Amino acid sequence: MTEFLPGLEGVAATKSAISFIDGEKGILSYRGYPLETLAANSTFEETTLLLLEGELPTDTSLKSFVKDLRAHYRTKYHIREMMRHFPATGHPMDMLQTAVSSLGMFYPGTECLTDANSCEDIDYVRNMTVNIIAQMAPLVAMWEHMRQGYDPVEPRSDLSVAENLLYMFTGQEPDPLMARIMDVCLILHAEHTLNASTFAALVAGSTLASPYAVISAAIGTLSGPLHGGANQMVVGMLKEIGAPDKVEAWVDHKLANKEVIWGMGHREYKVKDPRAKILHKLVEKLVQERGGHLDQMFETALKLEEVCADRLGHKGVYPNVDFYSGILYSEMGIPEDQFTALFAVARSAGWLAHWREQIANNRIYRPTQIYIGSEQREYVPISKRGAKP
Ligand SMILES: CC(=O)SCCNC(=O)CCNC(=O)[C@H](O)C(C)(C)COP(=O)(O)OP(=O)(O)OC[C@H]1O[C@@H](n2cnc3c(N)ncnc32)[C@H](O)[C@@H]1OP(=O)(O)O
Ligand SMILES: O=C([O-])CC(=O)C(=O)O
Repeated sequence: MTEFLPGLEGVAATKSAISFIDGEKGILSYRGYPLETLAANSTFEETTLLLLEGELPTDTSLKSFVKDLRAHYRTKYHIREMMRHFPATGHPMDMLQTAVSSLGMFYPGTECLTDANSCEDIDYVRNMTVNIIAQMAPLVAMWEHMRQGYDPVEPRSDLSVAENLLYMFTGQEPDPLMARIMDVCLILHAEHTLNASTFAALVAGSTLASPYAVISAAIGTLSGPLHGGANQMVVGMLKEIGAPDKVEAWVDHKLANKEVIWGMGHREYKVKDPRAKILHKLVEKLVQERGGHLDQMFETALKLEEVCADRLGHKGVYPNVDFYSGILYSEMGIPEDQFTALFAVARSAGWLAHWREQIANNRIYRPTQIYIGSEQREYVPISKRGAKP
């Protein structure tokens, strides 16, 4: 008898050497390195190479990767022209999915993927990996200007991914503290085992579709509010609650109506997400830097965490990565609907690492189902079906 496990909970759908989670202890590591160590010492570029290649890079290979990424920051003229015609009200995640998918039209070469045994070595895989990771942040930043009717800011090849993202977003020289905070955010969001968007990427990748189709499938999947889209929902929720003294009644009302609290709970973690701990500290650092005055949103969030621990702690529901990332980005002055797009910029590294692992040892994903529909029945012509709908 085929067993059905809703949401595939506990089902191993792949073998992977990229990252590891212990959800009871709140541990996350990339390629064996604790996330806290990478957040304290690494850069997004170094962490990306670690995820892609499996080892911390040498100085020479990191420099060459950084140079390659920077050479690919500039977006194709035709993509920019296409973006000018997008509606200004369009969500940044829809923009990003469309732009990445359209980029694929400029880079043929997927036929080499049919030689599944050699695709880990081929130039196409490496070049497309660099191209996609390099393009993600500029696309997001360009859209911020274009949707307001301005020309985008040109990328700068003397800046890191995080610095260039802030530079293209604001048009100003990036502040070193903000740039480091953004870099840490990119590291924290870069990878997370077989989450929904990574699984979508693997399914698409397993058909030997182009990496642009793979990443576009992943971006669409990340956009949902039960996944990456939750960071935007968190800030809306905190605004709706309004103040710390409103939290208890608000939570009790939501739970009585069986509604979810955004940014809380995780399939893997039964304790506070280790990334939420780091992001929480980053918000505190930013608050301190600005004179120590807690704003209403952060105070409301702290109270919400406390009340949720009381009401939902017995179910293992604690803040996930989206809870404090939304608050941090908000404190950094980033528009709410761009939060999930920033998540996608970082996660492109993990998605592509998993894509490469998949195609190096590929078998198409094709699970089964348990049929619960009608037995075979006779077709009745429309004239004889009666009046019932
Ligand atoms: C980057 C990321 O994707 S992180 C996750 C971002 N998503 C969110 O923040 C949305 C809010 N959270 C959720 O909806 C869920 O916790 C998910 C989708 C993340 C995980 O879902 P699942 O693993 O299927 O957990 P499930 O829904 O079975 O929850 C287990 C129990 O905890 C409760 N629970 C879980 N999360 C929440 C929440 N955020 N608010 C209230 N109750 C919750 C469920 O109601 C359920 O209770 P029950 O056993 O009494 O029925
Ligand atoms: O792992 C998950 O289910 C969701 C995810 O991508 C993350 O938490 O970063």
